[in-house]
Amino acid sequence: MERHDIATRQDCERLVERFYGRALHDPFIGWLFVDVAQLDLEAHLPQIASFWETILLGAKSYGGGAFHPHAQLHRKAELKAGHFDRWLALWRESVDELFEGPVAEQAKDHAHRVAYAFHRRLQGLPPDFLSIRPREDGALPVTRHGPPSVQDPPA
Ligand code: HEM
Repeated sequence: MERHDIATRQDCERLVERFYGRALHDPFIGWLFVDVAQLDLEAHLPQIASFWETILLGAKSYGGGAFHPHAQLHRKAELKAGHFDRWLALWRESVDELFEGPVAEQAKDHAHRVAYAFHRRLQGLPPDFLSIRPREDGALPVTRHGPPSVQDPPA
């Protein structure tokens, strides 16, 4: 079948479906979606399609905040560079299988930028991030920042 460029929301939906068709069964990252995140695909697909429709086609269907669920996931199972590499490989394959053109190229470039930014941001989280849990009384554990006060004993 001849490939055309990504031009409609339906194209974004097809792309995302194709990607998840690969990702969920992938031996390297499938478990992150299925076992760790226990992804509700029906709820998730329209969100992801909206993300791409907004990025690639200038729609305003996605409200933002894409990083947050990845930080949640990272808390349960560390997202490493290799996981992002694999994600990107599957994404590139899915794009190339279905589409061809400048917007398809943009879809691959943008995914690289986002993957890099997510990964860097996850690395930048405090080192004890993985072990932070809400306290039993519901309050979050806090760390004091800033210079020591005059009452502090010398370190
Ligand atoms: C190792 C790599 C990645 C894994 C394992 C992963 C997995 C996930 C999971 C489990 C969710 C949460 C679904 C939910 O709870 O509803 C999610 C959401 C999402 N992901 Fe990823 N992801 C990865 C990389 C990326 C990259 C590189 C992009 C963008 C290029 C991306 C875009 C999104 C978007 C837009 C959402 C929806 C956020 C929302 O609900 O508003 N992900 N991802």
